[in-house]
Amino acid sequence: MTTAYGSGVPAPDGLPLDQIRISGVTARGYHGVLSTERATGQDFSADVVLHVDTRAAAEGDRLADTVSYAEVAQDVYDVLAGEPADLVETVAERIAAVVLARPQVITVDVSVHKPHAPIPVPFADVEVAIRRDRVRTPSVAAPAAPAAEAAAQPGAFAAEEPEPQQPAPHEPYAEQSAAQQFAEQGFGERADPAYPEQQYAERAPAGQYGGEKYGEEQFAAEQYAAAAAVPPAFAPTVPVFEPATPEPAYETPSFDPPSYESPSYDAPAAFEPAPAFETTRPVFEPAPAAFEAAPATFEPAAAFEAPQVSESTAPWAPEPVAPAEPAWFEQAQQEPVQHEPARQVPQQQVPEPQQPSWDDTPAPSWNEAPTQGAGAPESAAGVGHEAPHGERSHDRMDEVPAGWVDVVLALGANLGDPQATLRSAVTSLDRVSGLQITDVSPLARTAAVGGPDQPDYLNAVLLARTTLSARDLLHAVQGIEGAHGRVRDERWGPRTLDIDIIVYGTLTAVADDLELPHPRAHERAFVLEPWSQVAPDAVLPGLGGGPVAALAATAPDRAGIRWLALDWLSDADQTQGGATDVGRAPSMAEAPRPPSQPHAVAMPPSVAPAAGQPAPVEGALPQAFGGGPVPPAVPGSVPVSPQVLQADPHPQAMGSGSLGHPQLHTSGPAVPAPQEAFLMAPPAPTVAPAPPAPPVPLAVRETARQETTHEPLVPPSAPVSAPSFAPVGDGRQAPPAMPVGNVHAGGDEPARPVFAPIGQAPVVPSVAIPLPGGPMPGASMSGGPVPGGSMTGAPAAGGLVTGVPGGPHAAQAAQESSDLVDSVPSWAPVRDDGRGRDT
Ligand SMILES: Nc1ncnc2c1ncn2[C@@H]1O[C@H](COP(=O)(O)OP(=O)(O)OP(=O)(O)O)[C@@H](O)[C@H]1O
Ligand SMILES: Nc1nc2c(c(=O)[nH]1)N=C(CO)CN2
Repeated sequence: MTTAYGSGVPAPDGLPLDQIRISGVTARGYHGVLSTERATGQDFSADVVLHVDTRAAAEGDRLADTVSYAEVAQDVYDVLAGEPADLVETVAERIAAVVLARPQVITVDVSVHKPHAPIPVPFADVEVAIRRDRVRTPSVAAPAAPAAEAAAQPGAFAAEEPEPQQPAPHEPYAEQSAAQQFAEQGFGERADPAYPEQQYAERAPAGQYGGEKYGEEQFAAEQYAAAAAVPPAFAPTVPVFEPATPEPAYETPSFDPPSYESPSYDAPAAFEPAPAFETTRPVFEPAPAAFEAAPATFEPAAAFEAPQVSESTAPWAPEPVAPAEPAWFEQAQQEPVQHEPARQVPQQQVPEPQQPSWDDTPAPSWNEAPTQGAGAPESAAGVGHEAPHGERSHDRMDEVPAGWVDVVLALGANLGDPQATLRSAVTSLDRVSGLQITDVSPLARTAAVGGPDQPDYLNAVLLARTTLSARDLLHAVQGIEGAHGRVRDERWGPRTLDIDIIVYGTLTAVADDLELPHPRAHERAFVLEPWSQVAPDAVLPGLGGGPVAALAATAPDRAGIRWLALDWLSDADQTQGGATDVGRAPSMAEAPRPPSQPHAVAMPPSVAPAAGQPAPVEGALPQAFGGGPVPPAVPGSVPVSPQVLQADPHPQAMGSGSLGHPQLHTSGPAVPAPQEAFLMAPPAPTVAPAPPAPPVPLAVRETARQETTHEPLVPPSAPVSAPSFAPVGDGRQAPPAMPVGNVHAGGDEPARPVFAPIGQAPVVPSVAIPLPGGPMPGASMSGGPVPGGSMTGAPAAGGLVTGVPGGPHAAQAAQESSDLVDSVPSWAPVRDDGRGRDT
């Protein structure tokens, strides 16, 4: 038994995950190199340890919240008794694959025993023990066929196919298993004969699945049919796994110093020491959120557009629909490249998406499937290879859904004025007809991953919903990229704006121009971390998917997350005066911290406040975060996410490639490297757990879109407090500001949040924060009153403090509140009836 087997796997909080252990699953199998082994079979047994977090299941005492050991045991049995493999290693790998198909499983240990192995000396056992997780993924797909038939007919494999390596008609195992996975898991995905099967095989390394080895085996189509017919508990639920992360092939290009001007990111130094936060926030009853963690049976979360399989049309579409003209085209508008705060601009046609001008052969990625760029279809690499419009045949990407489809968009920028660009992009996206932004993540400053040496990025994730087809959505976002000066001249090169579609409903598909979910999202902390902040329970479907928070915690570039800013959409100081200094984003996490100091890291000297800068004031989380109160802070420290905590203690080494990590570029000396920051940090104070801080409803904004007027929750003249900081890590536990579930919840016709810039309409303070001593009158969330929150500096208990979620300068924010709302774009979801979502 290896040392790894059964040993603890740390969760993001540094403590070991829980374990579900199943041992001694035994079946007669036909694995082995010798023909006698194939002919007669022998007993194999397996032990598995599932590393999971069982708290939610225990709390609710619900099987659906955990992994069914019975189902896992059956799957293990099926692999043991199933398709013969030469190697015990292969059997173990398949078992790992089938177990990791369950998103709750963070890591799995598999031990396969072959006690009757043909060894001509006395021995007790042969055991192969492996550990696989979301980073070191299984290198094979689990077989899709159930073992029932094989088990019922001992020797069947040998009898039917004494030479298993003989070529046989290719049966796309991977396609089948992926399709079944989504079908059985409630993602609504089924094998779609209309869709090219190679879409899945494209991503398969040759000879691993979908190719020679599996294809040679006589796993006939009827066996798959039988598999599809068995109850979900016995049906393989196996995604097509990416091959194990190879050692990084990415070589650091030797570039001359970039000639572009790097955005300034060093403004953290301009702030008062960020207070530390009480980081232990209560774990709320998870609100329905987009791609909320699915139970073991993969029932679709309530927040999903319930996929209704239609045989005649796209299986993921809620209802059969006819192709329609892209609705977004009617309203999409070209934004100026240099970014004024969001304003109404004349409607223009979004320009045609730009074609990448670089070589179509994708550069080797540090974590890319080996076949990508090496004979695999180009789409697998996600590089733009769009066929000219008109040449492409209609496929699932063109299906227009009958209802709203939840989507997740990832934004990134590192040229020009990134923050202003991203804000402008939010405005532009929200103006796309058929696209509604429902929530906006905090803004993350991230080290560039891949590509040439380049400045840090600002990244954010938008939750939205759309009635556009996936391809129309792609064209819409590409148009907005182009309108913001996006030029594609180098893969993963610096850019003014990048907008990726991370997920589109439950659609899993690959086309020449679009792959969904985004093929690299699962390994990108710069996507996963902001996403998990705004949707703590989100689950990334598809290959390599899983709970977004967990993926973020293990993403190779996690150490490159430098800080998160909550109020980036509305911080006046960051939008006024032209060029934006994104470094002044007030919430920041600078350093990894040891697990023993999980809640705060002292601010390193390099981010000490500049003279004369007012201290940031705790306050409400901004709209993008739900407007919830920020826990009290401890002066002199900055919040750091658990992900950063979990970061490699030697983050600079991550770029070396020794661990298969991406290259992380750093830019500018103003922000210390994480390691330096950590070294400079004095001991973190002990922070008491914060009191329960349930969601606080957002007040209503009136927008140009909303003709309806209504009473604000609080008078505009009320004191304004500028929420500035929020714990990076704790934000994950904060309720999402606008869980997509809210959009869909509560009736046949869900409330339709609309984001629109303020400043185009009468001003209403956006956030009402109840102070200790009294719930906010008339406000409720989830049917109950909002308990008191806290706000440092709030003068009186029991009162209300209102705040435009603004910058770090509370006093200024109060003083300039009226200016703010005239000039600062800020978004708050409102319903169709013009009222706030929680009013
Ligand atoms: N899910 C997706 N979202 C956005 N573009 C996609 C997606 N899948 C495939 N593409 C294609 O990828 C092409 C290149 O996109 P882009 O220039 O944004 O790549 P990139 O951001 O440099 O790299 P990456 O794809 O790794 O994020 C686009 O032209 C588009 O056709
Ligand atoms: N930090 C960071 N790195 C990247 C990003 C990005 O948005 N952020 N986008 C890329 C291609 O989409 C490549 N690398």
